[in-house]
Amino acid sequence: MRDTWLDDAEHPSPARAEIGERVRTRLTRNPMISRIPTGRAEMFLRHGLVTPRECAELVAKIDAGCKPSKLFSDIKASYRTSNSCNLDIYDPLVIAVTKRIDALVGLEGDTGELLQGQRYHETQRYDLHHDYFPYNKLYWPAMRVSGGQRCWTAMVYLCDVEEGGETQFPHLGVTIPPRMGTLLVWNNLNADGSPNGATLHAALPVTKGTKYIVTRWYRERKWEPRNKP
Ligand SMILES: O=C(O)CCC(=O)C(=O)O
Ligand SMILES: [Fe+2]
Repeated sequence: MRDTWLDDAEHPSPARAEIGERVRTRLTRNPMISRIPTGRAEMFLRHGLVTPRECAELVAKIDAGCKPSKLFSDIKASYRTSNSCNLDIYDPLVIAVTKRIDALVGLEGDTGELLQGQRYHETQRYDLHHDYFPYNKLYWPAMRVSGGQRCWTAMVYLCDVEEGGETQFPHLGVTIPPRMGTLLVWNNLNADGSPNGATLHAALPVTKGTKYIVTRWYRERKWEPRNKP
């Protein structure tokens, strides 16, 4: 038994494993939630988490506050072509939806990054990526002190999309079509807390219509974006 664990992004971690176990247990017990059968990752759906009226209001707030998405790594500008916006944290609807997601997954609110809005116009997409942080990236030391690894991702589709815009997990054989109000939640880590490479995913290009989502990424510890490495 090792008494010190490498606090890096890459290895098994009892703390991250415990978070996985806690959320998995909670989601599995919720009769409103269905598990997506994928052998290699934990993924769940909850329809109707956000009402159509709330979705429409969030869409309007995203339209009001959108700018081109920022990436942690700027490999190439075309990698993620959607528009991002940080929603107003004092907005009552944003607070209510954020708390609803927190209560559903059962994680402490202060471990969640700010709810982020995302808009994809026709042809816009987000190419294959992982939501967890790879240990060998230059930005990992900053992520480590700002809350550590990303464990769970919770994403709500705010509208149906006429064509395209599915979230695709090629290693899992899973493709999720956007449906208004549906929450998709998955564990980016394995049961032992190490990153699960099989969670690789992409937002396929929207070919007709516009796609809107909100996303909350949970860290293993309290999210403190102002901490400096
Ligand atoms: O838009 C989607 O379907 C996926 C978005 C995504 O993967 C992300 O924002 O990390
Ligand atoms: Fe993602």
